[in-house]
Amino acid sequence: MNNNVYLKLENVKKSFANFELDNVSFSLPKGYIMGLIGSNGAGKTTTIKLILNMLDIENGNIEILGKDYKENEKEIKQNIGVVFDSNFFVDTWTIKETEQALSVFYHEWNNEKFRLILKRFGLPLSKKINELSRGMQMKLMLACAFSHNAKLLILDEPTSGLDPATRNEFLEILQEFIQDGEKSVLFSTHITTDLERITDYITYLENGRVIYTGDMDGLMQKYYLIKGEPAKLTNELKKDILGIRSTTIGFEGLVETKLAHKYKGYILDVPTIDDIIICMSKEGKK
Ligand SMILES: Nc1ncnc2c1ncn2[C@@H]1O[C@H](COP(=O)(O)OP(=O)(O)OP(=O)(O)O)[C@@H](O)[C@H]1O
Repeated sequence: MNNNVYLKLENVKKSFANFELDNVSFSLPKGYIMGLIGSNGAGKTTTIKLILNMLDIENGNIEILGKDYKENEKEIKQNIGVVFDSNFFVDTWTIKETEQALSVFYHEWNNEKFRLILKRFGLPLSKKINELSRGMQMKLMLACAFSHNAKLLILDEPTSGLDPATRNEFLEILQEFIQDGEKSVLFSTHITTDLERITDYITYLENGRVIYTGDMDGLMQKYYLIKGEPAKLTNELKKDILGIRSTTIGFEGLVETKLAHKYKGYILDVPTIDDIIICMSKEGKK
């Protein structure tokens, strides 16, 4: 096993009636944060569910902390923290009761850390789960994920429902979490400013396929945003441009950086992540 890779997917495949996750491969090294991005329905949650063995994989391989999840489920569960966009606690329990149950389940549960994060997030121990707002439930799941000495966090849209101040706090805690170089985080998000702030790597899914996996800068350097007036949209550019948006005054879309030399007389800007997602999602729907 490679001790420096905490999560590895190789040619992972899963089909539903109207959707196919096809040959998804990426790996997340120890000590880094990876953002999993893509438009609605791109396959992010399906990928996370496959990683967590919540869905049966059809083809391919998944390794967590260098081991197969299915064969080492008990051990791996102790070492990963999971957050989903809906809570998985018993509704009628208080936070204190939830804490007691989790401290029994997790060998390395750290009560002190848990209480500290609760305080930071403003969560009272006496509140019942069903009395918490969606944002508070999210915070509670995060507090739990941070409190049992997990090596790998897998978070599905963890910042949805959090106000800007709490989101900021959460991003700071994530950065603290990986600071010792011994832990990693995979998190899916639609909030691209979160990615720009804290992620080292990105895996970008569109329509069940990996469009890009690698470091952040590599994604930004892969495309240019090309703009021009309608008359400049030549047949050659029509073939090269991705996710074109046309108006009466002009057009814009992406071209791969390797093709940019052909378009010297055009406006070529560095795209934002949002530009890339908007264009590639449009391209995927063609
Ligand atoms: N159990 C299922 N049965 C059939 N189709 C499913 C099932 N789960 C997911 N899908 C389909 O798989 C596709 C990918 O869904 P998924 O939830 O993975 O996307 P996503 O990228 O997480 O989207 P979002 O950003 O909206 O959360 C969708 O078309 C969805 O309808």
